[in-house]
Amino acid sequence: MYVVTAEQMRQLDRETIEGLGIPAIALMENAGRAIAEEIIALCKRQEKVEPAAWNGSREGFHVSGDAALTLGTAAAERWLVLVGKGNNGGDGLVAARHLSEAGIAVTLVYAVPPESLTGEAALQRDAAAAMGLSAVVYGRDRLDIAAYSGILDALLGTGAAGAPRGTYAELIAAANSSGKPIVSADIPSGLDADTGQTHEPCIHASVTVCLAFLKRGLLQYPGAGAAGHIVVRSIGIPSALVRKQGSAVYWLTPAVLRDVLNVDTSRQRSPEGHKGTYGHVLLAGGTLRMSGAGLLASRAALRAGCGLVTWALPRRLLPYAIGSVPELMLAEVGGEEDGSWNKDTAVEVLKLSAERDVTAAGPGLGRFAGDTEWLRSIWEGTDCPLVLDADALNILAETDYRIWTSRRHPVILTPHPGEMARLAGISTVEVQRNRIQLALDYAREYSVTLVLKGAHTVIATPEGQAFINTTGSPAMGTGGAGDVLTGMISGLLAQGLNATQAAAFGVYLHGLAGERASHQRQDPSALMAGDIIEAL
Ligand SMILES: NC(=O)C1=CN([C@@H]2O[C@H](COP(=O)(O)OP(=O)(O)OC[C@H]3O[C@@H](n4cnc5c(N)ncnc54)[C@H](O)[C@@H]3O)[C@@H](O)[C@H]2O)[C@@H](O)CC1
Ligand SMILES: [K+]
Repeated sequence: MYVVTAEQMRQLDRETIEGLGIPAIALMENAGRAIAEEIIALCKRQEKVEPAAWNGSREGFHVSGDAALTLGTAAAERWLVLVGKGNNGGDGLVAARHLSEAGIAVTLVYAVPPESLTGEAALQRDAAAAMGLSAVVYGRDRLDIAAYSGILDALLGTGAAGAPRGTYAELIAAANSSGKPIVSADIPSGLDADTGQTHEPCIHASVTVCLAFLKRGLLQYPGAGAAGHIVVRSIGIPSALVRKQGSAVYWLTPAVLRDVLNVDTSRQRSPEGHKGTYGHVLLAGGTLRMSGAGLLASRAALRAGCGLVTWALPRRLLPYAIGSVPELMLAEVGGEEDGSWNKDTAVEVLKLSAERDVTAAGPGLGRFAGDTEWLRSIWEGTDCPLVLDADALNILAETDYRIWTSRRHPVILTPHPGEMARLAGISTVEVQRNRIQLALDYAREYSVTLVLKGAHTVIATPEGQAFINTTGSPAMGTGGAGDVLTGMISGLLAQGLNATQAAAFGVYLHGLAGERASHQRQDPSALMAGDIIEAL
């Protein structure tokens, strides 16, 4: 599913209206109807049981009505529709008409004097007035929010600029403190449609009826938390226009994995396959104190389905690792007496890598004298895809690796927000301010496939595509979960997936496994990274 910015949405509106000749009012009608249908669906869910409606059917003669716009218990519902000055308000006015038609008592609350509405919104204002819908102007007329059962927020949409001002801010605050269910038209008012930052105040919706295409701000926190349940409804803008626009940000779903990324999500294995068919991962990582990171990544690679995994580790570590995972192959690479790595080990890693399909480095690697040279040799000397995580990212952050010899095979970086901050030379708060754009910019500038971890991980490609993953659970914020992801992505690469496929599918499956493990544990706080591997 496509994810767009407010500016892209404006262009799409324009192309539909001017290019295809579909009148703006028709799009607004579709939008308002979709919103009304979702409000009625919400009322039905809250009622739980819908009394069987008499549908006028007799034997041999059937007539069915507009079920999505009818509500058996409409008389019990009273909805406030908060109307802003722009087209978002226009959408709300259309929805109000449909709700009223369904028998729901509706009151319009204009945030600004209704005379100030223009264009299609003004037409809708007049239609609502002609239908006799009751209306008040906020600040001028009396309003008792407590007397209503729900609120439609049609104050601000993609045309909003900055924090809600004046009566908009007052209405948002009043709606939030009312405790009533709020349905937002397109985006919660007060949300930045692109970055997902929430202004003060911002609507906290139960449901957001997003129009036409997902907006970036709805997938990025904290906006993703303010939107409630998101329903994307088509309003007649063809998706071919998005493709033509060259927009390439997707919400990562099984359909996107299959149809956009051509991933075989069934993961069928050939009846004739053997361990050699599924590739061989080399993992370089682990020190005496952080041996677990190497172990978790290696095990996860195996569980992701690759044929063989060799864990390259400092000699001092070897006796402790033997037997810990019998399925693993171990390769000692010298190193220091205290079990840490040193720069000479690069030669051995390169030698091992020549025989493997993928090299992953970083989990539990630690820092050591000459580590930049070490990583540069691996970057320039490995002739297979490279996955870099943890300390390998910290090494990269301290050097301009764009001057390193370019590689024939892709590099995947998997930073968490702190590592991303170091890579990009900004604060973690800045990283989280617009994760999608930052990931897109970084991946393009540094020619890497970037996996920016955290709630709703972003996968960005050097070609300018991005995929936003929403599988996963807060329980996954636990030590080692990142090492598991590194292993999974490496394991998928070894099986022949390309960098984008492996990163996207790896992140998606990692999240699913985390959800499953968290359910199995009952108490999500108890989740450990190893549980994610076992849930694969
Ligand atoms: N044909 C179209 O253009 C369509 C537009 N649609 C709807 O229209 C919305 C976008 O409409 P608009 O571009 O008119 O913009 P909005 O309706 O989002 O709001 C813009 C108006 O709000 C006021 N405003 C902006 N920022 C404010 C702030 N911080 N505090 C107080 N007031 C502020 C300004 O008066 C401005 O005119 C979408 O989100 C969607 O709901 C949909 O109906 C689809 C079709
Ligand atoms: K809104």
